[in-house]
Amino acid sequence: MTGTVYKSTGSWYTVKTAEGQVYECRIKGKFRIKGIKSTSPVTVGDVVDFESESENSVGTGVITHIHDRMNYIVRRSVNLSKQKHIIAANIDQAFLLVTLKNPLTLTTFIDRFLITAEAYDIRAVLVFSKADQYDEEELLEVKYLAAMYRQIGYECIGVSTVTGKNVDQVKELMKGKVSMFSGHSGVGKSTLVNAIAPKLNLRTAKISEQHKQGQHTTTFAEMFDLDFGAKIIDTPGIKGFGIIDMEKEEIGDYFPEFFALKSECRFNNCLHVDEPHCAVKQALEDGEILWSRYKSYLQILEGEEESYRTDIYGEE
Ligand SMILES: Nc1nc2c(ncn2[C@@H]2O[C@H](COP(=O)(O)OP(=O)(O)OP(=O)(O)O)[C@@H](O)[C@H]2O)c(=O)[nH]1
Ligand SMILES: [Zn+2]
Repeated sequence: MTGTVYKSTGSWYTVKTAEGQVYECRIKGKFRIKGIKSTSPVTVGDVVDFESESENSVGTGVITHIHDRMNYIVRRSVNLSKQKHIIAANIDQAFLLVTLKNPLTLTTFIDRFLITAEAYDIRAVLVFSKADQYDEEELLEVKYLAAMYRQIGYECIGVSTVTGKNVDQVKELMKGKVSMFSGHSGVGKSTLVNAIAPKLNLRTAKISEQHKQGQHTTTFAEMFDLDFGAKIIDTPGIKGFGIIDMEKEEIGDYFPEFFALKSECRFNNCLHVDEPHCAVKQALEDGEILWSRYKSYLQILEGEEESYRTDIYGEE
């Protein structure tokens, strides 16, 4: 039988078949996933083959095979050892909620999120949240930012749960897909998800309270079916993606507007910093690449430990 993993406790996995039957499954034997040392080989979002063990009302089973993943996101284990924890797999898109006040989301945070999404191969959508809270001048700033990211190729939507603006558009984008929601604490993730799926009560907020009190418990992602044909992955305590290990040379490849120019740089391993005949720096001078993007790029290139840790745990 084949199904999708909706929930994991680390030893038991809730697997749902296409027909909607639910099985509690275990893993037998050893699974090895190429190139990753993980605390658990099976994760939420995985498509698995399993053998049913019982025919009673609560079906149990044994997972025998994990299908190839389209993508997956990881998090370093809490003790910062080399071991990684695969949080979720097969994610179609990630919505990043952004606000320019209450709280302020910096463009460097947006850019870090976007390059990680590129590296993970997950489509990112920018949601300019709380659109009702801005005065005219601030609104111009929001629109400028949206236009800038739209030009790079990212979908941008202005949303308000107070006026209801574009909530349906987010819903429309979610249909038939697996989505997750990220963003700083207080940007309105829970409120938006509640507006989209009132019956769902995500755990995000509760878990971050636990974090603050220092009672760190291992938390697992969970997938939910929404009644309009969408799936949502709840990743408690994770506000961003974290930064995955990248070689210096590949960081520029995850800035789509830099990548588009790369072949015009004299050196094919150009870091776009001090090299002569760099097409990216030329575009920057010509105003075709934005300084804020280039600044984010330099910061990531220099790999600041501080922001790196902030991203992993998502705490401000
Ligand atoms: N003006 C305005 N306020 C909003 C909107 N959406 C949410 N808020 C308010 O923003 C605050 C934070 O919203 P939450 O949904 O709890 O934010 P969150 O991103 O889930 O925060 P964490 O759970 O801490 O990660 C609440 O007081 C909401 O009422 C909106 O569209 N407009
Ligand atoms: Zn270059």
